Amino acid sequence: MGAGLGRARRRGAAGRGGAGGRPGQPPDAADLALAGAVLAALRPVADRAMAHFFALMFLRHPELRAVFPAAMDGPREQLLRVLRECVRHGDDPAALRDRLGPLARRCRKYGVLSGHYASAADCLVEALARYGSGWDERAEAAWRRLLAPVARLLVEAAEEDARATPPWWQAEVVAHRQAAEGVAVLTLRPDQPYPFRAGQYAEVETPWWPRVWRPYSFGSAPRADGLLTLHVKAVPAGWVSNALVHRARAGDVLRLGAAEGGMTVDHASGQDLLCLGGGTGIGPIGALVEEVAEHGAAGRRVEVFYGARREAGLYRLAELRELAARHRWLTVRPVLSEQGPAGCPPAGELPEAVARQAPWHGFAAYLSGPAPMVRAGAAVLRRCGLPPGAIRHDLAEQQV
Ligand SMILES: NC(=O)C1=CN([C@@H]2O[C@H](COP(=O)(O)OP(=O)(O)OC[C@H]3O[C@@H](n4cnc5c(N)ncnc54)[C@H](O)[C@@H]3O)[C@@H](O)[C@H]2O)C=CC1
Repeated sequence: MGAGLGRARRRGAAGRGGAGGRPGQPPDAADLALAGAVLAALRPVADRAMAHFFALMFLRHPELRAVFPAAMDGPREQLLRVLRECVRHGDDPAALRDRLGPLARRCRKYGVLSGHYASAADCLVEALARYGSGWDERAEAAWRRLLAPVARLLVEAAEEDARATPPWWQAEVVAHRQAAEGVAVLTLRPDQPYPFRAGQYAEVETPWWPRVWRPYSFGSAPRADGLLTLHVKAVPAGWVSNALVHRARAGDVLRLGAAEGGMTVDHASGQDLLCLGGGTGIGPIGALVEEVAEHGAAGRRVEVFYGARREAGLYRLAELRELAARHRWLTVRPVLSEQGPAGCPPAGELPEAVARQAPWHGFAAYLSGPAPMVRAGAAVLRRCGLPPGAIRHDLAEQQV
């Protein structure tokens, strides 16, 4: 038994007279400590435990196998992330609901029905029992108390979502442009009204990789003609991104999940905005700028730092400069990290360039781009004194 599991169990024993709470009770701090210790001890075999969970689910619900992708590494990683979130927020129903809503929405795309969630809780307990070291009835009781409200919240979120939106939209590619080396901008026409905000993203499925969904940010704000754009970089071993960049053509039909993410602008506040867009991460930043232009800047300043390795990578610079020429509230600063303009040295990584222009007090920051850039950028801005609530990006908490 791991030391953490032992400590957590002693805390559970002290808190509950050694008996643990009754089934049906919400999880308490001792349950969450014990559940967290089980997950921590599971780390070396976590992937096998998640694979065992899906094997049990597919055995009991064979209809689900056909709707999940052939390669299950993505769903296994997602499930583990969700379990960590459930442990972290298990005693806060509102926080849990916020985190489980998007999961319920994603599961609808896979054809998961309300009845599957209770069964999933049983399969998870069985998978944890098989792979969790030092698993005993107290650990099982803690996990069951944690999973019961989780399953209930997932059912509620899925049913609420089903009343409001379809599980996915069909979207026709109406234009496909190679914007830079390995980067394409796709313009899509959804088959029915598609609600979203600038700064959000959606999962996308291509006809070439059925049931493999990958998230992409919108590269444009909502438009009157209903069209939207995606900026996609073909990444090594990225099945979906390579298909979207090198294979997709006008006339192809993709599937779009519902819009997700909270990297949106509060147009009522008028707070100044500091935006960092690295590579294709300029997609949602450009969308935010478009949305501010549409709503009116309301006296705010918008400062955009646009980073790329070389000049050819700044494929959206001309468009952003054109907007800046029309709107005095907008400043756009290109930052090259490997090759400066003729005769100039490179300016360094994007976060360093932002730090050089500090102070940024009072700004709301939006970061989009490669994960190391987002992490480094968020750290720089915290050092510049921005409170965590003023720094927005899409990286999951545990990736920061
Ligand atoms: N919502 C989001 O956060 C979005 C993220 N992306 C992601 O953005 C990435 C774009 O990739 P590329 O175009 O190849 O970007 P890239 O590798 O060419 O880098 C772009 C910029 O990021 C900075 N950067 C890169 N690595 C850094 C590090 N370790 N520390 C500090 N700064 C760093 C560079 O200075 C450069 O200015 C993709 O991984 C894509 O998935 C794309 C769209 C939206």
